[in-house]
Amino acid sequence: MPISTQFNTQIHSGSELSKEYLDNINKYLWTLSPNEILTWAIDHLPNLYQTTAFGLTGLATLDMINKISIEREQAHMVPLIFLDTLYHFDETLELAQRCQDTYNVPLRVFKPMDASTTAEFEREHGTELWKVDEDTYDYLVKVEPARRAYEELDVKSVITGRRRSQRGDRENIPILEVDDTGLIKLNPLALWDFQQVWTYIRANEVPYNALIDQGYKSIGDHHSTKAPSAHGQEGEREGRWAGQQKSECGLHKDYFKMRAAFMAAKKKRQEQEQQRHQSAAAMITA
Ligand SMILES: Nc1ncnc2c1ncn2[C@@H]1O[C@H](COP(=O)(O)OS(=O)(=O)O)[C@@H](OP(=O)(O)O)[C@H]1O
Repeated sequence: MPISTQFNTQIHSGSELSKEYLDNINKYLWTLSPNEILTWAIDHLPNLYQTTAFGLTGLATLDMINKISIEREQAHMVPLIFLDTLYHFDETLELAQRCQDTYNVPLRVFKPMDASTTAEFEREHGTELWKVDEDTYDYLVKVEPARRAYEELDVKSVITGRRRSQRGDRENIPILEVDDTGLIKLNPLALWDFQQVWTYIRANEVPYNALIDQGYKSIGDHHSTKAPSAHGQEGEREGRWAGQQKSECGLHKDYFKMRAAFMAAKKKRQEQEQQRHQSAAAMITA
C-alpha cells in the first residue's frame, strides 16, 4: 500500500499530534480500507495494543491483524488487553481462550485492583454495586484496570472495537483520536455497520461468542446485558443497560473526570461512615 508521504513518519506519542494533524490524517484514513488502516497503524503507531471484550468488531479486527502478521511472516503483531470485570458470561471467557488458541496472540488480562474473584469483589463492595453506584462500579472494573494496564505495559496506542453505527456517544467517532491522558486510540472499523462486520466474521470463519447464535448482538457483563426477545435485538446495543439512560461503561469517557467522580464518591462514603460512627458513639455515651 503506498502511504501518502505526509503520513509516512513514525509517531512517538499522542501529545505530538495536533488537532490539525488529527483532522488531516482522519481525512486520509477515511479513504483506506480497515486492512490498510491497520497496516498503517502497525507501522506508525507507538506501543500498540488491541483492547477487546471479544465483541464482533474486535474479533474481525483480530483476524485482520492476524492476516497481516501471516503475510509478513511474523508472530501476531498486536497483543491483546482484556479487562476481566469478574461478571463476564462464561461464553465470553471461553471465547477469550479460543481466540488465544486460534491466533496464538499474547493476551494480558487485568482484573479489579482489590479482587481476583467475584466473591472477593462482593465481600469488599456488596453484591450489586452496579445498581447502588454505577460510576464507582465502572471505575473499579473497567476504568482503573485499563489505566493500570496502560501504565504497566507502557501502552501508547490502543485499537478499539467502537463503530459509528453503534450510535449513542459513538455516532461521530473519528478513526484516530487522542484521549485526555494522551493515549492514542484507533477505531479501524469506525465506518463499518453491523452487517459488514458479521459478513466478515462468517466469510473468514472467525471464532465468535456462542451467545450471538442466541440472538445477542452486543455482550458485556451478564447483569447488564439483556437476553434478546423472541424477535432478537433490533438495535445493535439495545440489550446493554436496557431501560437505562446509560450506554457506555466509562472506558471511553474522560479518564480524569471519571477518576475525580470516583474520588468524590469515595470521600462522601467515608464522611457518611464517620458520621454514623460518631452518632453511634454519642448514643452509647448518652
Ligand atoms: N472488558 C473489556 N476489555 C477490553 N476492552 C474492552 C472491554 N469492554 C469494552 N472494551 C473495548 O470497547 C469496545 C466497545 O465495547 P462495547 O461495545 O462492549 O461497549 S463498552 O465499552 O462495554 O461500553 C470493545 O470492542 P470489542 O473489541 O469489539 O469488544 C473494546 O475495544
